[in-house]
Amino acid sequence: MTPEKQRAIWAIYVWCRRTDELVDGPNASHITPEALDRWEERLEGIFDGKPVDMIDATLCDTLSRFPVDIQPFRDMIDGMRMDLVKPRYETFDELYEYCYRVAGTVGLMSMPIMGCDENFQGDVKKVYKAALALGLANQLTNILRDVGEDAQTRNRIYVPIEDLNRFGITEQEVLRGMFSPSTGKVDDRWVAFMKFQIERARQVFKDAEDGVNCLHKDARWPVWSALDVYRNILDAIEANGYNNFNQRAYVPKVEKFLMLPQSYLKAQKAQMH
Ligand SMILES: CC(C)=CCC/C(C)=C/CC/C(C)=C/CC/C(C)=C/COP(=O)(O)OP(=O)(O)O
Repeated sequence: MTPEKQRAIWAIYVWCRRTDELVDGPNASHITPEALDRWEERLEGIFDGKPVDMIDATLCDTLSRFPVDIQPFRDMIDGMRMDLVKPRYETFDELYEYCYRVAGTVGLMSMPIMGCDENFQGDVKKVYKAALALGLANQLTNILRDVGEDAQTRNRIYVPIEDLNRFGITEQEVLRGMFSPSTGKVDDRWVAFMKFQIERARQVFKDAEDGVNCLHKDARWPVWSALDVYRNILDAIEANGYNNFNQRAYVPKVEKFLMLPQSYLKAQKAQMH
């Protein structure tokens, strides 16, 4: 992307990272809803051209150059509020709402920076939907990768409880980790459950794919790369035998680099309708 777009994406990234640090960082244990209210007031200030520090100012600069809307930023803070009070998600719809707020929003924030292809003639809503889907798919992947860590360190279960029940799995089993006493491997019910979840996440990545080549030419390669690399975490979970209780699935750096040419080729295909 052009240096101007790179700086704008960076400013959005840093605002999101700081927002995430409020609930996930070293001081997360004493974060209160009031602190999030103050963070939201500070956000309003940024959109009014009144930054508190230099990093806020980078976002002000971005707002002066691109038509960015405040709503996804507010929605992300709402996602953080949700995370403070909600340790379980009963249905996929509930989880969807959370994933929209903490990750789908990132797609919506980035769209006005990246822009559509100059020859794009369809409905721009379609591209926004795909952008939201990429955030969603990334978040679902993140949740599947971190099941053990979230359960053990934060008493959080993000996967829908109704899905667990359907596969005959209890919350307690997730919190303990599900290993078969005879083989030491992950329980068969968990494998079946994970196959279902991974399939659903892959479906959402497909929804996202539909929009990537509608983006402006200079944004396609970075977005394909991000999509391909993050989706590969799902393959890594499979390769770990679906053990996401005490193993962290990741894509090694060399593998990431080796994927770049393939992502580049996908970005060259014109696919605008
Ligand atoms: C597809 C189209 C049309 C546009 C692209 C729109 C974009 C840029 C979408 C990206 C959305 C995105 C990057 C969401 C973030 C989701 C997410 C799960 C972030 C995880 O952050 P960390 O928790 O730091 O992850 P790691 O732990 O893996 O570092």
